[in-house]
Amino acid sequence: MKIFLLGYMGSGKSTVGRLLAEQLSFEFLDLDQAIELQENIPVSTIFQKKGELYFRKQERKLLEWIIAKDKAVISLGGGTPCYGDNLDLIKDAKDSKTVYLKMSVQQLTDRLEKEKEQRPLISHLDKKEELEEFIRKHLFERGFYYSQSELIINCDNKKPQEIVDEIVAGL
Ligand SMILES: Nc1ncnc2c1ncn2[C@@H]1O[C@H](COP(=O)(O)OP(=O)(O)OP(=O)(O)O)[C@@H](O)[C@H]1O
Ligand SMILES: O=C(O)C1=C[C@@H](O)[C@@H](O)[C@H](O)C1
Ligand SMILES: [Mg+2]
Repeated sequence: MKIFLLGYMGSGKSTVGRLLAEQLSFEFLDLDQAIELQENIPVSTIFQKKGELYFRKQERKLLEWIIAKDKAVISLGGGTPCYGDNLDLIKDAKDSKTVYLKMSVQQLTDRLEKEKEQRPLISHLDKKEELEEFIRKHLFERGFYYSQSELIINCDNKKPQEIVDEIVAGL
């Protein structure tokens, strides 16, 4: 089995994914991290130096490699399921489960306000109101893709371990 974690930037895919993998004794794979390892520079620098389209192409290539894994928890990038036919590839992967870590605009804004710098799509948004407006619109567009997950976990006000427990119970 392989478990894909979907969700907006900052929703906890990397944090929860690592913990879930540990608990299940599965391999943990983080798509953003895999891209950083391959390129040897942070995601934000890839966006800056090579552009978003280059990033999306590398993301797709590594997704094709990751999809062949078994006994793995895979934390996707926030945008991964929303481009091209990535979501079909994820859903059609053998023995795959998809989990959406859902959070409110409010809580995402509070969380991301403190961690904007390493996230290239929001690092230019100086005011909190601007950030909130961006997230509201972006999440409205992306919710269409995230919501096609088999399991949807409401993550507001929950500790990572509680989220892991809900995923294990739900699968
Ligand atoms: N359940 C939680 N409660 C409180 N803080 C959390 C929780 N889950 C994650 N965090 C914190 O929120 C921040 C974002 O988490 P994380 O990096 O795991 O998100 P992500 O979904 O992987 O984001 P991205 O799509 O940008 O990679 C981190 O500082 C992390 O420690
Ligand atoms: O939501 C997005 O499009 C992104 C989320 C991050 O995980 C990274 O993949 C990158 O910063 C783009
Ligand atoms: Mg992450």
